[in-house]
Amino acid sequence: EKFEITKEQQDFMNVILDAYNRHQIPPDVAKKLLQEQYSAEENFLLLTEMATSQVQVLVEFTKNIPGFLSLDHEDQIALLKGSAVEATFLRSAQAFSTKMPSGHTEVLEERIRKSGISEEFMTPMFNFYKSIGELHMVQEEQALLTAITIMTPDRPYVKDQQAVERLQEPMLDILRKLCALHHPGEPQYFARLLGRLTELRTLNHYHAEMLTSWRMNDYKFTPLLCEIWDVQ
Ligand SMILES: CC(C)c1onc(-c2c(Cl)cccc2Cl)c1COc1ccc(-c2ccc3[nH]c(C(=O)O)cc3c2)cc1
Repeated sequence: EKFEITKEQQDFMNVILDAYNRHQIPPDVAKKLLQEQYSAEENFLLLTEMATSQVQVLVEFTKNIPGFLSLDHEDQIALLKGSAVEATFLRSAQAFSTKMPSGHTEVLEERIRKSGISEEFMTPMFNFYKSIGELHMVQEEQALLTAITIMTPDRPYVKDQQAVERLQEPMLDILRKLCALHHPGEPQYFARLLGRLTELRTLNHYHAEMLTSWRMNDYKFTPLLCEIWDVQ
């Protein structure tokens, strides 16, 4: 059956979902969003802490994607570096639209709007957050979409793209079936999800510009962010 999820696909899905739920930004870090001051510097520091924590979460989640640790080690790094910003947009978008206690959503938006990011990047960023929110993804879809984003074969410097394709394709097949299962009235839902992945790629470009403008204003990042984003 085209849409029936097999036993092994269900087992695979449980591994991804379990990893996704186990690796989250620690509540004490997320809680800081509510506590600290509101200056641009304080907001930037807080968001830097969130991004650093998010990258650590991303690395742990990625290590749990079946097959990832069997890839060439340099390709593992290339996939993490190539997907870090997109995976963080997805994760922070999902936090905006679903999980966060309502107070956090406004606070996170407020801090992002006042952290030295220029106006021109706000529109595409918050349009993306809105478009993810409107999809009302279930947890399995969120976890799988994040894993699919990480396992994108055509990232810069990936040597064995076929090996990555072989890991991404089965996840796309499960996602297609999940969309039919959870959104029966919307035959185009799977296509809409894939459209978000295309929108994510454009955000990489805006993010690179954001980094440049922060650096020009002498904002500092953590060593982990410098390494994964190739800055300084
Ligand atoms: C270095 C900092 C300033 C930075 O640079 N770019 C971005 C940046 C930006 Cl704004 C936008 C998108 C991507 C990046 Cl990568 C950021 C800030 O990045 C993050 C902002 C928020 C979150 C995040 C993720 C999950 C969450 N859950 C909860 C919760 O309360 O449950 C709060 C929360 C926050 C993670 C990274």
